[in-house]
Amino acid sequence: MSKFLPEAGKRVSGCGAALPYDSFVNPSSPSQESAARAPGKTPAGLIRLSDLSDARLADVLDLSDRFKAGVRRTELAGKSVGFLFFRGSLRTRTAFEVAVHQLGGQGVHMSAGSDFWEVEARDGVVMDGTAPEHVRDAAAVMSNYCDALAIRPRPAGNAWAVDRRDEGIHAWARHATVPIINMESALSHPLQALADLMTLRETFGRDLSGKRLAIVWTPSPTPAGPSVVHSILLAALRSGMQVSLAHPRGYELDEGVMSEAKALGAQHPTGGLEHANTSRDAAAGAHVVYARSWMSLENYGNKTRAASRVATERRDWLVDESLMQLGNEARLMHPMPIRRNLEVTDSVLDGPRSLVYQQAANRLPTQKGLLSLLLRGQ
Ligand SMILES: CC(=O)N[C@@H](CCCN)C(=O)O
Ligand SMILES: NC(=O)OP(=O)(O)O
Repeated sequence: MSKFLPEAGKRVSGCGAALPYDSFVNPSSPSQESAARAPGKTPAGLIRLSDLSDARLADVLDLSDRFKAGVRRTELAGKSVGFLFFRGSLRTRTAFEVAVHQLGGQGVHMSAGSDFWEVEARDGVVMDGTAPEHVRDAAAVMSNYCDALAIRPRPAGNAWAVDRRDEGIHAWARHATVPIINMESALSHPLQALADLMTLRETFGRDLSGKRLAIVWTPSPTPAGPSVVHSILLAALRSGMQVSLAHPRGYELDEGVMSEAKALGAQHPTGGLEHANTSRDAAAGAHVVYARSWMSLENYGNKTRAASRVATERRDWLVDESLMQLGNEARLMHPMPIRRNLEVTDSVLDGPRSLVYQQAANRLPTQKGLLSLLLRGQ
């Protein structure tokens, strides 16, 4: 049952039930008008992992396990999911496309630049810039075609203080009347965290408390944003893991995320967060080494300075066999894409302790699990 048009029955939709006759003859009936525009009415989507309660998170992961074990469901039959990519993707996009197909639904994939108009996200501005369409209008229109919208925004890349607010995706969530799924914003990558949690549970069992996770910075001339690291950090601490974080000076994570991390660490007697000066210190005794490049938020928006720093720091931060041996039969995780022999050596990446392909594979069942849960019964 739609949560948006309680009286009118269903949204106008290319893929939902027919609109009742009364609404058809009187399209501006108050219930429909307010339902289409009312702020705060957007049904639960996923912008950050913390949008899922512990119970719902466990439901998604349990459902994901069942999908991976071969359970077939067609909960998306007759439903469509819109995917809006403002930047590229290999795993997220492919996993979602296959997920929707396997659930019996239709995915509509759109890439900014080639498939749709540039959108303005700021409210109340005179739209005399390059964007011919406002997110308010695009979201309203797309909500009438699709049962959920998944978005991968492109952070502007000028100032972290601005990009960290994730205004683009929040604007879509504000103006859409269907669930919004974050396919990686500046601040977080909840879909990656779901696959990472599934992988950790497969490796260590459902109870992750007390397991030691080392998150180690790795060099890259095209470093990623900190989204993945923020999400795995919070997800691991929420699961009661002991996290050790190592990065060069100047690569501190977002302050707001770090305060959340500290608070989560303090809540769990089995877990907590500590800082290490080197990846070797972090890896000592670790059950998992989670490697990831991320850009310096100090140098955010300054690519030249960022690149020259990486050149000086690369030798000390390569994940190799000798680092892995410091761990407790440590497994390797990395969200990919990964730069071989710059971030992690071939022998570690292709060795028996690497979980990276399993992580990537788990994007499919977890994204199926999430879609099923979000769209079930709507
Ligand atoms: C190095 C690289 O391609 N970084 C990507 C990673 C995206 C992963 N979802 C980026 O953040 O731009
Ligand atoms: N890890 C991840 O999100 O990969 P893509 O950027 O290829 O989707």
